[in-house]
Amino acid sequence: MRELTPTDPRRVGGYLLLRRLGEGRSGVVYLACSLRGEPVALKLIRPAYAFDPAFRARFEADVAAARHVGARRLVTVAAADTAGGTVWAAYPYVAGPTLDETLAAHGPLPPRTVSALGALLAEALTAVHAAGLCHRDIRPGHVQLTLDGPRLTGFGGSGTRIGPPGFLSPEQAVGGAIPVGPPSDLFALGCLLTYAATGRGPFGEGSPRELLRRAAFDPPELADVPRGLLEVVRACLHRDPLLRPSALDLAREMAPPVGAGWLPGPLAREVAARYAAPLPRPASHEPADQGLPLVPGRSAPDTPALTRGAEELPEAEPPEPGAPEAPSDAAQPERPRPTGRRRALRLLGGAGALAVAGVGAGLLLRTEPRGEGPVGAGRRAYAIGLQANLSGTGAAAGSGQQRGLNMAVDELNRLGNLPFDLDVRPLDDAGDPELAREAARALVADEEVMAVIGPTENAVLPAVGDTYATAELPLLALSLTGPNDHERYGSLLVARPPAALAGLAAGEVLAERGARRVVVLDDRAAGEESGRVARALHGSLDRERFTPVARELDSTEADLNALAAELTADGTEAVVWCGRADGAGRLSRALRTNGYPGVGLATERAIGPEYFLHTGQQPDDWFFLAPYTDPRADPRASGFGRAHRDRFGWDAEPYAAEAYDAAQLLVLTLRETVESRAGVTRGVLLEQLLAGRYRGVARDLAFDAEGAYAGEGPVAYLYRAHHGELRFQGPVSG
Ligand SMILES: Nc1ncnc2c1ncn2[C@@H]1O[C@H](COP(=O)(O)OP(=O)(O)OP(=O)(O)O)[C@@H](O)[C@H]1O
Repeated sequence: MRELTPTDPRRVGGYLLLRRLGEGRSGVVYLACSLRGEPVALKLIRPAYAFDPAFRARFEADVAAARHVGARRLVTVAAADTAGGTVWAAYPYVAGPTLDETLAAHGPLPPRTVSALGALLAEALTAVHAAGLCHRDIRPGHVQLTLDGPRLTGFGGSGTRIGPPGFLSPEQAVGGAIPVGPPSDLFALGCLLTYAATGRGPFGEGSPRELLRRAAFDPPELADVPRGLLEVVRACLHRDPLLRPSALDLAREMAPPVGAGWLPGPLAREVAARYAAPLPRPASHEPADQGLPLVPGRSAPDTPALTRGAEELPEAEPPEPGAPEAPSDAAQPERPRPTGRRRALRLLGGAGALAVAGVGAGLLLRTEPRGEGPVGAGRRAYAIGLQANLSGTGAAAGSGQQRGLNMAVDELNRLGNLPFDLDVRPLDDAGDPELAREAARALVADEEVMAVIGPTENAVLPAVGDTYATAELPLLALSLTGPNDHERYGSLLVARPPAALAGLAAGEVLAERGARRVVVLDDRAAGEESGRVARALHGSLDRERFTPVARELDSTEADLNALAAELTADGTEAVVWCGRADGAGRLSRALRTNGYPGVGLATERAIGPEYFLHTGQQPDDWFFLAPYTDPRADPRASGFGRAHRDRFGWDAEPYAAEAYDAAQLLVLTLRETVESRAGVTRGVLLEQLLAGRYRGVARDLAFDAEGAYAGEGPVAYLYRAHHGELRFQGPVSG
């Protein structure tokens, strides 16, 4: 395991990168930690491969196929992004050493260990072959040892899979008429068992060309293979693929699976020590560019990464005569609100509101397509844009929104009976105001785009809010936490309850746990937002039920241990943390060390892997309030959760269900508007959205005349950190 280099990204998707685990042909493998605290091995594909359409297609197909295979000792894809500007796949992290490392440190393994290795790897291969697939890259670097048996890695998300010379079957070595199938995996397994038992492969050492020649034409050298293994190894290495045993035969033939005692003593102790070690902390320094490098001049098919130069993006439309000029700088002072919304509202007059109720939830359950007319047969084309941070810090919110949007649009195209063709236009702004401005200009200039979901971060809103407002292009934001943004930007609709309501939710959570003496902590290290949230929370705690105290600190400088001791001594019953995840994790640990018996509560900004890295895997730890639900556990959203899992193979990320609802609202309102009016413009759609109401899979959506959230239902969702992961507790009504 090596430190990250200065040019390594610090985050990919929703994962925080911690260390380099190794490097393959097509990418670098990192140890990373998910938003919920789970460690993963994350393989980030090199740009040269990621932008090669043939590689990308193979990688995508490989990931998709692997999703359907599950076996106890097979490490397969846990999450991936094969469509975005960066291509990656994440796998459950296995802390044990590879077979390569093991032999280098301990020498060949005893026969009973090799026998168990063979049986258990054959068991994993049985599942792969039963799914009609082949591993194709069995080698010592793809086998890791744990106390309860080996784990086979290197499956799903390769794109270049072919084993190293010395582990290739004759049919792979020569290429040609004999198809490469499951028997090739058995041949490679025979080579691997020979290596594990003797320290050298059956074709010895030499140049790749020489090894390929020997595999193709020479008999294997098996003189050192222990007698008990010889027959099995010889059978696996048969020249004729048809005469090799199947994986199932081998699993039955070799030693039965073993428990804790399968590894020799010193090796077992080393493996145990690796598992006992805590995950490494993230490097304290951040690289100059927090996000992934955006590749100049190239963009992925689905999610173009914007380049800093505007030359590759369509020019923005010139403003209509008389319209306010588009902003030229993110840091502009507050502008008077464009008149678009007010005009739209006046125009609406008595036209009546559209009520698009319950359609999304119904669609998820329907299976029969009912779209009419062939796609593209002279129909109008519309698109929903997405402007999101998909590759910088905070990309988890973005990728969840992208997947939710894609699901809704695919489903509506199949089932929504749309009188138009529908597409998505995702743009990655990487959380960078300059790139965000380019994204907004591109989406505004694209005449097919009728509404945009995004942006995902407060920091970029000032750079884009007026651009969208001037174009009257509805901008539906799910994860912004800014104050009254909807009042500032004429086309912004905010689809989440305001922060002040989260204060009410905090009150409910604290009252239920009998806490009266509450300290609300504003962490200066988390910037102005912490102060804003702290003031809102402090102000909204009911004085009859609580005695709230507001305190400020800077978590990067303060002695959190001394603070924890003081809070424990003065009888504080609840701590409400308004800063980020690292400070929350450190304070939680300090409080625990001091024997603090009270409640810890934090906001969504403190949700992140850093929390778990600092506080460790504790039972029943802090509570967190977030604006998104967990479709794994929320009965209302569980249908969406299952559909997401079926489609992508893993659980929905934060904001996926909310983005699904937002897209349904946008498209169904567009459909109603198209069907009821001759000409549909963005401004007309905006007025209909303001007046509409939608019952979603996650929450109800409705807006007041200014675009603020006015839906009914939970004001937040409660989560609790428990043994290193975040567990959904339920909605909070406030
Ligand atoms: N799930 C995992 N848990 C822990 N470590 C892993 C995991 N997967 C891979 N690694 C580590 O990362 C290193 C590099 O991974 P890997 O060998 O799969 O890349 P590669 O197969 O060489 O890539 P490519 O297929 O592009 O050549 C491995 O040697 C192993 O130590």
